[in-house]
Amino acid sequence: MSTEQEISVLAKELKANLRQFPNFPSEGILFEDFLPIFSKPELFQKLLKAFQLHVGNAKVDYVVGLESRGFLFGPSLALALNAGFVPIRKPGKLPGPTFQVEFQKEYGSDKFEIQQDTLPAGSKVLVVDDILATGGSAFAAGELVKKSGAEVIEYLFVMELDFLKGRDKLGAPVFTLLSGQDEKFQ
Ligand SMILES: O=P(O)(O)OC[C@H]1O[C@H](OP(=O)(O)OP(=O)(O)O)[C@H](O)[C@@H]1O
Ligand SMILES: Nc1ncnc2[nH]cnc12
Ligand SMILES: [Mg+2]
Repeated sequence: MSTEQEISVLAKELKANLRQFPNFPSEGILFEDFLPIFSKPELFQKLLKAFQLHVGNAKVDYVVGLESRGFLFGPSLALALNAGFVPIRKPGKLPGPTFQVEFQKEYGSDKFEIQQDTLPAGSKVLVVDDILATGGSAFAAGELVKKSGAEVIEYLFVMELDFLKGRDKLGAPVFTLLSGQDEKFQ
């Protein structure tokens, strides 16, 4: 079996364990709930395995995870890749000097922060999160990595809302493990 085939077998099983909630958290959103993956260790292992297979032998110094859902598997993936883990958090949560970026979400704006002394200049970073929607969060994360003097080598997501075209905002390759939503939920 090729690596791609192996990933696709794992992805199929993971996908079968997701749940969807129409009109959550607001009307017109089909919410993808990936929490069931973490309630079963064999599924969590498969999630990590699939990302590990995708990353292969690429040199990764740090996995950068986005609060909140990127924290659910970012540190485990970092450990599996023998890389460090660095969090990007919502504002006012991180002590010491931080870099901050404001970004647009589907409705309104938000801020993300990273501690200034955590990513060494020139280090190779994977940015990970559960869902790529508008791309606002991931774009902001990329800006924070750049401000740190490090480099995003790839963005990894469990799923993508394709119709929002978030990947077009991002300046590095984007990998999504599971097929997502092609069109807006009515
Ligand atoms: O591509 P975007 O339009 O930026 O949206 C994607 C982000 O939205 C959700 O996070 P959210 O901040 O809503 O909640 P969380 O704290 O549960 O992760 C999701 O987990 C992604 O991080
Ligand atoms: N449809 C969706 N499901 C889960 N998380 C999301 N974050 C943004 N859009 C989402
Ligand atoms: Mg999130």
